[in-house]
Amino acid sequence: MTQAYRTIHVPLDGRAYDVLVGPGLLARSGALIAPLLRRKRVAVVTDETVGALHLDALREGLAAEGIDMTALALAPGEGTKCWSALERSTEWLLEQQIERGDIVIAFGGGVIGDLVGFAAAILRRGVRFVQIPTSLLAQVDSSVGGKTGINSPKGKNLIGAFHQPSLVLADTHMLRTLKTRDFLAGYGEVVKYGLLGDAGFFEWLEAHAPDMAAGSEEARVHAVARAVQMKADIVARDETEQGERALLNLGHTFGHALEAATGYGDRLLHGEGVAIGCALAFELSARLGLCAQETPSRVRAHLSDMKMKVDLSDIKGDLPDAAGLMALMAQDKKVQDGKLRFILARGIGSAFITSDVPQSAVMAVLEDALAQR
Ligand SMILES: O=C(O)C(=O)C[C@@H](O)[C@H](O)[C@H](O)COP(=O)(O)O
Repeated sequence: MTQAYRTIHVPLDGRAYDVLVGPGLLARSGALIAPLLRRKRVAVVTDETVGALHLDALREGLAAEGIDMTALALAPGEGTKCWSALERSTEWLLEQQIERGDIVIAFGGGVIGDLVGFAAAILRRGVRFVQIPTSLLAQVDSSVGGKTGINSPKGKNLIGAFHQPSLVLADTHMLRTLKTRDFLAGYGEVVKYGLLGDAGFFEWLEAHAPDMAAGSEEARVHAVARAVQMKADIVARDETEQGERALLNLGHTFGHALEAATGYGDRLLHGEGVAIGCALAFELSARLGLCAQETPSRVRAHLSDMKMKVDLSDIKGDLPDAAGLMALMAQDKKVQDGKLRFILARGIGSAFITSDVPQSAVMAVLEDALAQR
């Protein structure tokens, strides 16, 4: 029988794992997870939206191999990446008597993956976990690479740990139930991969992303698998972001500041902040003479074609002024010796990391973007 899914291996010494990408993996979850189990019992943490839609299917998939499942459903949304949800999850896992040898399943989007991965990292000083990402953003990005954590009122993802999953099941059927806004927010992370390191992939997206949005399974599998392969390659070379991994942060320096400014809520989803942040990073690159003047327009044209948020004027409500946004950017984890490091680009597919960016140039980009609101 031909395999209906693609396998991408993340070759980390002692912590290697596979990411499976394709339709129908939830139904096979029992058979795929069983080899990892010491006893036929798992604890699942999900959110209420995903739980209502897909928890029964996961239970059935696990039951097919005689695996019992106990589940906790948390409130959906970025607000759940917080201390109180972390406390609730860890206390619940202890109540369920999850042992060091057991497996915890993070069943949801990026919020659940990051939160539950962090809970697994600190529970009994570390238990293994499986990511079953249900959003496009989580499938292409956050479920792979082991960055786990929660937000602080002082900034995004400021409390966390590197803790690699033991397996990732990216079932592309699950993307069918995503709301358009969530799908497009996830697409912000997909396009990031083309922009940072693969001009050919960006061109493919310009031609095929509308098919992805319209529901083409083939296009979705291709895009998720390509993004995951790029991430796996980078993570294998630089697991803990000592260098090259920071490329995956393209768009995030601006994006995280905008998320903090808008309160990590419905005003701006993470992937929307990343898309706007990518447009700003290319604008900054062009103004510094690093890439052709027309490149930012090409990036923005594609985002607009996809009906995504592109500009600061697409964010409703008040925003801080440029100095206020700069102050939020100062909490970025890429800050070194008090100096911000940026991911800029010499062209589409050619991103690089630099701390050689005059503050006045960043201020000017932000002031001009704010002036257009
Ligand atoms: O995996 C990475 O490395 C990334 O930077 C991927 C990002 O898209 C992701 O949002 C990540 O969680 C951000 O990391 P952070 O270190 O900037 O909080």
